[in-house]
Amino acid sequence: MSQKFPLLKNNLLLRTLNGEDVERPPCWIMRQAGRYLPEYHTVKKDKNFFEVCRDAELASEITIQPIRHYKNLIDAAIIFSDILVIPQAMGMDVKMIDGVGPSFPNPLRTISDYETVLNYKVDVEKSLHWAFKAITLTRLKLNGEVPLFGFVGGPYTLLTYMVEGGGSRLFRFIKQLINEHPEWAHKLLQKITDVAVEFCVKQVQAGAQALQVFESWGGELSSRDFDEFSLPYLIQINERVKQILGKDKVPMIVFSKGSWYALDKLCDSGYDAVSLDWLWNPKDAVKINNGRVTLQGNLDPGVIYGSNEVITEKVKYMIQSFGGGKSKYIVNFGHGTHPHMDPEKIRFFLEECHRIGST
Ligand SMILES: Cc1c2[nH]c(c1CCC(=O)O)Cc1[nH]c(c(CCC(=O)O)c1C)Cc1[nH]c(c(CCC(=O)O)c1C)Cc1[nH]c(c(C)c1CCC(=O)O)C2
Repeated sequence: MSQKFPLLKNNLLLRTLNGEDVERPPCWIMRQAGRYLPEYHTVKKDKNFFEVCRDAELASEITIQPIRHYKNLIDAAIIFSDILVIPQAMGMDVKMIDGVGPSFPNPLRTISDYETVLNYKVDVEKSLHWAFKAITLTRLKLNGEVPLFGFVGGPYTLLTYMVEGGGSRLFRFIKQLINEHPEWAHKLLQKITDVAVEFCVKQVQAGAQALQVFESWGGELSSRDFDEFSLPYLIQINERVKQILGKDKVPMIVFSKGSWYALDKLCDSGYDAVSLDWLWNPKDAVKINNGRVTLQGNLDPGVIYGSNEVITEKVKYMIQSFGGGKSKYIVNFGHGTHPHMDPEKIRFFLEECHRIGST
């Protein structure tokens, strides 16, 4: 699809991802659209979460809400959707239950379940057409204010949801799968990767200007199992998406939560940026990275519950420890916002990032 979009007025994020020196670090927040914003509830009302994602008008409105709410403080939008739309496109039923989270009525538990998914003929264009429509509409409505992120879940994280049937504490079923039937795990991970690659490419063709891959359960793997069941697929996504897009390729960020042991490898994985959770002291991450990629992160979102003085002190430490924020650094949280957060505290956090990051 070749579509003329409004000229991008704020390209701070893209310049930073390109490794250029900048005037201050770009700022955005994982889960910046959502339940902590009163206007989110006004739009969502009692509608089902996935119903909202599939409605391009509603999804674009919710995507733009934080950009409007924090005018000139946020440097990127991220399309309102979910990582679990890939399992849906692979023929699985996924429900979002209020107060509980995602739930799969029929998780993958037997060889016959694996075969069903592997034989399922995925039509990304058809099953996710609403996502492309929402991206195109959002890009138009953003009017070049800030760039728009598309995203996908990491294959290991998606497979975890598909076999566990929802969130988990013990990860019993995925651990059983990778240890008892590693060959089936690899076949499923490869199929998810193929769908993720196509979904990423089509998001960019629909208007996404950057991509983030969320490997939210990466830290549940041992270092050795991460190398076998997560990293190769993350690398494939980055390589194949860029290869297919050629000269139209966009920058890509990888976020593998909890995978501290993998930072060195992630810096060599071909991604333009690596997003860090709050377990990292930025100084150690900067040392390991040694200038290879742009780093993103990593404030503990819990800091938002602190006083303004505490927020200021921790923002200052973060930005200074990442090297001052004038190159190869993007401000973010170490994970998403919480529904209980005070939007005014988040405003204060963003203002402080601008102030401290500009000096
Ligand atoms: C693991 C994961 C999911 N979804 C996502 C991840 C990866 C990031 C992470 O590790 O958090 C990614 C995601 N989910 C959502 C976005 C939208 C864009 C944004 O960051 O603003 C993004 C990027 C919206 C959402 N996705 C979800 C909500 C809450 C829906 C609601 O009830 O209104 C939102 C705004 C639902 C969701 N979706 C998922 C869970 C576990 C939940 C329940 C969480 C909860 O109840 O707090 C799966």
